[in-house]
Amino acid sequence: MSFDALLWLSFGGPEGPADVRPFLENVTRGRGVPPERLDEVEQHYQHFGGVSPINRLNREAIAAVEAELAAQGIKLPVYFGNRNWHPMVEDTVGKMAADGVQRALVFPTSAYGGYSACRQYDEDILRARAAVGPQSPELVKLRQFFDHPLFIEAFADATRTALASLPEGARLVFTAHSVPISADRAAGPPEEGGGRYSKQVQEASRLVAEAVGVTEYDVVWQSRSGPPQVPWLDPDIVDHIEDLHAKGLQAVAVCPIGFVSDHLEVIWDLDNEAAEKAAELGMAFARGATPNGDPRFAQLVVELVREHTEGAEARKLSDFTQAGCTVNGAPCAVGCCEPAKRPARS
Ligand SMILES: CC1=C(CCC(=O)O)c2cc3nc(cc4[nH]c(cc5[nH]c(cc1n2)c(C)c5CCC(=O)O)c(CCC(=O)O)c4C)C(CCC(=O)O)=C3C
Ligand SMILES: [Fe+2]
Repeated sequence: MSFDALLWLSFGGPEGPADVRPFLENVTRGRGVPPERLDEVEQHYQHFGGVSPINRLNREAIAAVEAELAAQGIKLPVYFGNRNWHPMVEDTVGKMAADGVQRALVFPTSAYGGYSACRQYDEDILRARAAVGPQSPELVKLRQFFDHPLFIEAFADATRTALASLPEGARLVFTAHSVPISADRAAGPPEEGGGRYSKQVQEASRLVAEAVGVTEYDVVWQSRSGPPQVPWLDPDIVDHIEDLHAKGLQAVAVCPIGFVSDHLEVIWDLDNEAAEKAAELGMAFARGATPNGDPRFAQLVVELVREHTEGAEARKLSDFTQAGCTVNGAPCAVGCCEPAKRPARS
């Protein structure tokens, strides 16, 4: 099939102190996140001058993908749009329509399934197309890539580097963004009792551990939000570091398997909070790099593109069914990556 553009679809982040609150309001509208949590997260952003690194990292990744496309002789202009901050995806899709784009591939900056990691990007596509109207290009979202060999190899190298910087006997700990347990359950597939997101995180972690030759490791969660009475995936990374210390471990290597770039949850929750906890306990700590800066990340994106433009083989290392690829924001399947049913709020 022929496509005339690639849309890079991401989360978005503030680019100055005055952006932080309106950005957070965009993220949490209608999601029942308590104001105390928002105040706390606002402080994390203000700690970095109100600037999230995410937009810069996305622009760098796009430049690398443009170079890789050119190197492989593929003519495909790349557009950039976000869910929660400028450039907003509605505006970007409007610009694509004005430029005459009729059919585009969409790369979402998340490797996993689940509501927050997959379906919400479909909702972004739906919203943007509705805002632009009949002139909107057809938008074909690329598949989930948590088990792609290039993704796994980039993390494996980063993990080797982190482990090599630590004394012998360091514990390897994988971490991903927590989600409500109800959301993970609703992530399908229904016939397998749900858990698509957490199972994929487990599988990607297993593949990376296998690649680096580590047999004992943990998979934990971070950055939980929402009201305290709602259960989220746990244990939390900071609590887990305390547990490891109590068990006598003296060093920890953290692989941020749930994230493609060093955005705020990585530089705050890991490089500040988790690292500080380890320091306080006298443990050595190293956080592995995310794939965004690795040349294999751009190669991965171009390979996913070629699956569509040339019918290239869809390389994957797990037995999980391939999912996430949909047209015009349609869900992958019934019962796939559904939002959790939210309890009525008072
Ligand atoms: C699974 C997942 C990913 C990974 C998949 C993917 O990458 O898409 C992810 C990524 C990200 N999350 C981000 C930021 C935020 N997430 C929040 C809140 C939430 N995240 C959730 C889940 C996820 N989030 C959930 C279930 C909530 C509760 C509210 C709700 O039900 O939706 C909040 C509100 C404040 C708070 O409570 O934390 C913020 C500010 C940023 C940008 C960081 C930057 O600026 O650099 C990125 C990349
Ligand atoms: Fe988030």
